[in-house]
Amino acid sequence: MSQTTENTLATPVGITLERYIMRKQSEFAFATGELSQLLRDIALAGKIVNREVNRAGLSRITGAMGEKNVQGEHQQKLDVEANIRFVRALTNGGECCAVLSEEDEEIIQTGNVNGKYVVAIDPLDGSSNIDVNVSIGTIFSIYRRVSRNGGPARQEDFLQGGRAQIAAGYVLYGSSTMLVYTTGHGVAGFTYENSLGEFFLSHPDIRIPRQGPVFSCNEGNWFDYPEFVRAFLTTCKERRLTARYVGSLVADYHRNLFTGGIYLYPPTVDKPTGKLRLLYECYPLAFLIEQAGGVAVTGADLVLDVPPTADLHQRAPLFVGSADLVEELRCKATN
Ligand SMILES: O=P(O)(O)OC[C@H]1O[C@](O)(COP(=O)(O)O)[C@@H](O)[C@@H]1O
Ligand SMILES: [Mg+2]
Ligand SMILES: [Mg+2]
Repeated sequence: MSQTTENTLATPVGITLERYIMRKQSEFAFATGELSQLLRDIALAGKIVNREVNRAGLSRITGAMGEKNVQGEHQQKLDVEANIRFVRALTNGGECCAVLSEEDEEIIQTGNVNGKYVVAIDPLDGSSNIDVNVSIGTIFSIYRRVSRNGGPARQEDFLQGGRAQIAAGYVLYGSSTMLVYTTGHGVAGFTYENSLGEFFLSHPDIRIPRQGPVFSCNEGNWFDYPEFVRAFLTTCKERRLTARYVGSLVADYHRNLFTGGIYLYPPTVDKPTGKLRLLYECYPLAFLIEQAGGVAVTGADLVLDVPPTADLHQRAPLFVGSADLVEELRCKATN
C-alpha cells in the first residue's frame, strides 16, 4: 500500500471534527474526554459566531458599542457578541472553570468549580476589520488548572507560561471558515461546511515552509520601529519579498502558515512592549507555529519562554512565521 494511501487512511481528509477528536482521544490511554468536550464547546461557539459574522450587516451587529475595554480600545458590537457566545458555550459545556478574555478586565468564573481547565481568549481578532467585511478571527489558549481542589480559578491558573498550554488554536472567519488547533501533537485544520453545520478535516498535518515570499507588518509605523526591525524589513525589500498586511492577526498568520512568510508586530515608540497580548494572542500562535515547524520570538527571545508577569493583559512584541526568516530577524535583534 502506498505511503499516500496509508496517510489518507490514517487520518482521512473529510472526517468530522467530532470523529477526529474521538480518534485523537483514543490515542491517549489516560484521556478522560474533558479536553475533547472543551474543544467541542469552542467549535460550537465558533459556529455561532460564524453565523453572526456572516449576517452582521443584516442583524445590525455593526459599529462601536460606545464603551472601551481594559485595553482602552473601543469595543465593537461584534467583539461583545463573540465574547458572550464563547463565555456561554464554555460555561454550559462544564469543563472550563474560568475564562480570561480580551474584553473583560477580570477573570470570568464560569461556576464549573470542578472543571479541570481554564481558557484565555481573544473572542474577536481584527476588530478594525469587522465592519468592512475583511477576514477576522478568534484565538484561544487552554491550560489545565494548577489549583486542583475545586473552587474558583485563580490568577496563577492563567500565569503558568506559554509552554504549559495544553491546547491552542484559532477560528478564521474568512472566505471560508476554518478551525486550526494543536494539542501538542501537530497542527490540524478543519473547514466549516455551512449547509451541514459541521467542521470537516481539510488540512491534516499543517507544516509551515522554512522560507517564504511574504512579510506582513503595518509599515505606517516605520519611523517608530527599532533599528533592527527596519534593517530586517529593508533586506526583505531588497530581496523583493511581497508585502501583505490584512490588519487581522489571525488572517495574516493563517496565510503565512501556508505560503511561508513572517508576521511582525514590533515594539513602537508609543507601544514599547508591542500591541498584541501575550496570553491570548502571542502564546497560542507561538505554540501553533512551533508545532508546525516555525518560530515565534519577541525579539531575541522565544515567545513561549517569555515568563508572564502578574498583568493578565500584558503585551509583547511578536515576530512569527517561517523558521529561516524569523531566525534572521532574531539574529538582528540579538546583535
Ligand atoms: O492597526 P494595527 O496597529 O496595524 O494593528 C492591527 C493588529 O491589531 C489587532 O487587530 C489586535 O487584535 P484585536 O482586534 O483582537 O484587538 C490584530 O488583529 C492586528 O494584527
Ligand atoms: Mg486580537
Ligand atoms: Mg480582539
